[in-house]
Amino acid sequence: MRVRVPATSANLGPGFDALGLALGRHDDVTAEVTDGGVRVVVTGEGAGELPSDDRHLVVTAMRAAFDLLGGQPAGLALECVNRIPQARGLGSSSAAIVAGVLAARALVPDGEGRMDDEAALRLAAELEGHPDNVAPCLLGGFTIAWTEPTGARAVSLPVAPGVRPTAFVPAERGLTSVARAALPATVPHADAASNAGRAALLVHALTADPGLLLPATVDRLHQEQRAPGMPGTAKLVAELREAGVAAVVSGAGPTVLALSDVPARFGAGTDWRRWELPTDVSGARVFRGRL
Ligand SMILES: Nc1ncnc2c1ncn2[C@@H]1O[C@H](COP(=O)(O)OP(=O)(O)OP(=O)(O)O)[C@@H](O)[C@H]1O
Ligand SMILES: N[C@@H](CCO)C(=O)O
Repeated sequence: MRVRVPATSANLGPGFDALGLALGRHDDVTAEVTDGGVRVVVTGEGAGELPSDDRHLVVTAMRAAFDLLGGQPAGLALECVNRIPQARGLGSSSAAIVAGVLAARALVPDGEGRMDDEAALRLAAELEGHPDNVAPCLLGGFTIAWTEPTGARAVSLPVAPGVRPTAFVPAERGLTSVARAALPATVPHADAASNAGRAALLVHALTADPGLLLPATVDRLHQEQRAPGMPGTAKLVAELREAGVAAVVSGAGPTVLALSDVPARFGAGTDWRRWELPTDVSGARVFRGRL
């Protein structure tokens, strides 16, 4: 069987740990149960760098799902075709986790009966530590995620036609764990209030009125606090916004995401990869067959 999972951009400015968008760039994972051992073949992004054994994140997620689904198989063989760059803020770890959870579920008899989509989201969010990438990865579209005592929940909303995501992906990496450690434990009330208003406005801008995207993407909770760790990202976000483009740090960075049209001069002559990416409306998909 094969799972296709989209890249995602979390936060979208003011929606820290809550809002996310699925993007039209995908990883493919083909998985089979074998008689023994674990074998992972990676091509594309991360080839030659990612582990090829039980330490591989897709395998870790599969193991966690198999535990909930009734037990571990004798062995596993995976082929990962990666197009989502890792540690850039495009949801690579969530894509790996969602692929693993859905692959395990598809390899078990009556997997969907034993783990419904809501349970898959709860498990994926628990493994990732926050729900704002796994939600759009699973559901597609623009998602609002939140966490209840029982675990993560999410809704997906359709994106208005005038929203045109462009990602600017730098060569250097940035780990989410490092970016999270840069945040203060508490925030001023005025900053929290500002983000609450902008996040609410962003739901309206993304689904109904993209003309409001620039004011709707103002953040005061994480982007400035993380800027010293990614100065090139902070500079590009500032320049794009100065030019009237609704630009934000994608996830924990260092990728920059623009949500409105970008003048051609941005990214030209630099080593940033500039990708115009449609919104992914389907979310993760499972195919009964190989690539
Ligand atoms: N496709 C993959 N296969 C195996 N491991 C992966 C894969 N993608 C990511 N990882 C693991 O996750 C790490 C990156 O996770 P991290 O959360 O820091 O970045 P990200 O998910 O790309 O960014 P963000 O969460 O900000 O969108 C990689 O260094 C690697 O260990
Ligand atoms: N909300 C998360 C997204 C990255 O995984 C963060 O900014 O830390």
